[in-house]
Formats: sequence, structure tokens, C-alpha cells
Amino acid sequence: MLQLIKNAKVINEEGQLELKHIVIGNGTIQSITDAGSELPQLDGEFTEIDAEGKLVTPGFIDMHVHLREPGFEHKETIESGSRSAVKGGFTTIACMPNTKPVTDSADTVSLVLEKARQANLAKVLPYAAITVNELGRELTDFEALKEAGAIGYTDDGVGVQNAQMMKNAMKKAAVLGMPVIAHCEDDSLVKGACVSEGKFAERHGLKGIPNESEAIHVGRDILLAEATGVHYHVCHVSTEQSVRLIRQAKEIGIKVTAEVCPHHLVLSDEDIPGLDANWKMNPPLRSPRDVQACIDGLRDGTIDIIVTDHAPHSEEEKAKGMELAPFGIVGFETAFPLLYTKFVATGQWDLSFLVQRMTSDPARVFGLNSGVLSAGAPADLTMIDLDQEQEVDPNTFATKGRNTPFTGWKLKGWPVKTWVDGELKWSEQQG
Ligand SMILES: NC(=O)N[C@@H](CC(=O)O)C(=O)O
Ligand SMILES: [Zn+2]
Ligand SMILES: [Zn+2]
Repeated sequence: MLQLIKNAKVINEEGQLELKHIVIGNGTIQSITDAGSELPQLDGEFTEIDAEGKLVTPGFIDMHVHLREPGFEHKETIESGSRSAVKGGFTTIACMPNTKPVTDSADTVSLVLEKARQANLAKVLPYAAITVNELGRELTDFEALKEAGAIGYTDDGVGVQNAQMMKNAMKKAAVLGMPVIAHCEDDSLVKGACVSEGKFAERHGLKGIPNESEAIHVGRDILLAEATGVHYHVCHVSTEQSVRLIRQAKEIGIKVTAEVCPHHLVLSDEDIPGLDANWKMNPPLRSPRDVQACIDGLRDGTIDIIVTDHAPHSEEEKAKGMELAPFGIVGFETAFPLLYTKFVATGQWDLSFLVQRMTSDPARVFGLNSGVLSAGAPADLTMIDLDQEQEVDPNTFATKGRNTPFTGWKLKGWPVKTWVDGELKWSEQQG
């Protein structure tokens, strides 16, 4: 059946807001017409939703998330994670392979896809591991993993320590036309630290994670990407040095792309209130100077896309404290309101800039057919109430995770409805 979404504010190609009527049906966008003119004439039965001037964007695309299934269902399941995603306005999410078992076999890729099909919420795109069990010793079967539906290779959670191993991975991926996605961290420079080197670590007498532990892998991998011609994508960029290296690599035409997380754009180590593990993630919150470099990198196109790195953990695990708790914070349900409130509502970014980094840019970088509002495109849509102001309350989250540093933050711009392939998957009214 057709659905008419009338009086929706959409961002046009010039980045201006225009009032439109959107018709969706058969999973795709059928038409987008001026709200100034007549309502479109629809044959047969249709449902009607009045957007009343609320913003409608392409559904958000998050290319870096942890859904924890199989193996860590106490933290999240594919069902609970996808529900959290659609509540946050995300319609496509790419999940990391650091599950139990690690997603390093065709069977596990198939299992993830089957669970996602059953959940029937967001579109779930699985990544497969670069090395067996993410141990860095032996490459996985890249061909079989691609065949099973994996969209790229990554050992997210750990860095690939051996340069020759990484080079072999890139060579294979390049032949298959697949990207290599890297968690950049040199273990010899980390040595069991839980926060960044810097003011917070000094004040609390903690060992710190140095910026070089990330950037040294970025630099190494850029050289390996140049040598192999692979599409190399850098995970969760957090340092000034990484931004500099990626900028230089892009200038000379190396096929490198990069992502940044909302928390690395909004928080520095100086904001950490105390030894609370809801502020612990990998990479850690860095200095204000690094935060500014990430913002500048996103602004000038060095960093291509925004991802959440949604990383749920149980309250028991996070209660172990800053040094012992696992790294990671949840992200789906706060990402857009956080960035909208911090950067768009304050006049620093255009709304279209933020929306593109969460929709058309990830689609372009990873070759997806979604991320745009035009007739014929998949009807993956997000409706957002830009005026609605609300405090972040983890007790209302759809994710099983409660691990966020943003509790109590007053934010504007909350998603209120999400459609995937034309089906309404979440609505504020339904809760
Ligand atoms: N980002 C995190 O702090 N944690 C991630 C792992 C990762 O993304 O490296 C996790 O799996 O919990
Ligand atoms: Zn990572
Ligand atoms: Zn991650």
C-alpha cells in the first residue's frame, strides 16, 4: 500500500529546507513533490501521515557498530541493537566481527544475516574478521566471507600488529574489490592503559594511551594501501596526528577514507568527571587540541563520515571502574541530537553538512544504494523533530546498554519516526 507523508521539510540540493509531499510504496520513494501544489493524486488505498513541517532525511547509515551477537547477548542482541538503531534514526548499520565466536567464518556471517532478517528492523551489513579469531596470526577465508555476505574485513577491537599480515590482507581484499577497515592501535605503545595520555591521566596517576599508538598504524597502513591499491578505511579517528596523515595521503591520491565518532567531536579528556567507566572507550577521549583537529578534519573532508561505534556493555561490567571495565559506550540513540545540538543549533555547521556525513557520504564511501532522498531510492527515511528538547535518560534506551557519558544532557533534534524499505519500524507514539 502507498503511504503519503505530507508537509515534510526536506533538505534540497542547495542545502535549503523545502516543504514537500513524499509518496512511498513497494519499498521505494515513488515521488517527492512541492507542498505548495496540490496533494499528489494516488490510485487505490493509501495511508497518510502529516509531518507538520518536521524534517525528513534519508535514514542514517552507521558503518561502525557492535551488536554483540553471537556470544555476548547479555550486552546486546541483533534484535535489541537494531531496535536501538531505528529509534536513533538509523536504517542501515554495519556490525563489527568481535563477537563470540568471532565473525571469521561464512557460517557466522550467515547467522548474523539470519538474525537480522528475523529482527526485521534495520538493514544489517556484517563485517568479517581479517584474521582468524582476531588473533593476528592467520588470514581468514576472504573469498568465502565475501560470498556469505560480508561487506569488508576488519579486526575491530584490536589492531593488526604485524605489517606483513596487514599487507597480505590488503592485497587479497584489493583483488576481491573489498575494503579493509582498521582499528589502529599499536600494542607495544599501549601497555594496559585505560585513558589517554594527558591531563586526566596525570591528575589521577594513571598510565596513558599515547596518540602515536593510533597514528603509527594509520601511517603504516597508508603506505600499505598505497602499495596494494586497496580501499583502506580508518576506524574512529581520534588524534591530530592521524588526521594529518590521512589529509596528506588523500592529497596524493591514496585510496583512504576515515570515520569519526560523536564523542570524539564533543568531549575531551578534560571533561571526564572522575573515575567513571561510562567515559571509557577506545580510542580514549583525547586532548581539546585533538578534538579540534577531528572537527577540522571532518569539515575539510579529510574525515568522510560519522559513525557511532555503538559499543554496549552490561552495568556489572562497567561497574568494575575505570581501570578494569571494558572499553566502549553506546551511541545510536544520542548521535543525531548530540551533534545537532552541539554543532547545528549553535550555527557552526549547516544542517545539510551533518545529515550528509550520516547518510549520502557513508553510502558513497561504501557503495550503498541508500542515503539519498529521490524517486526510485529505497524508502529508508527518518523523521526528526528539531525543536523537541529532552534530557538523555538511559532508562528510556532501546539498547540493553546504559553506558553513556551523556546522561542528563539536554538535547534537541530527536528522531520521531523511522522507515526501512517503506515500512515504519519505529515511531515515537508506539514507544
Ligand atoms: N570502541 C570501544 O571502546 N569498544 C569496542 C571495540 C572497538 O571499537 O575497538 C567494543 O567492542 O566494545
Ligand atoms: Zn575499534
Ligand atoms: Zn568498534
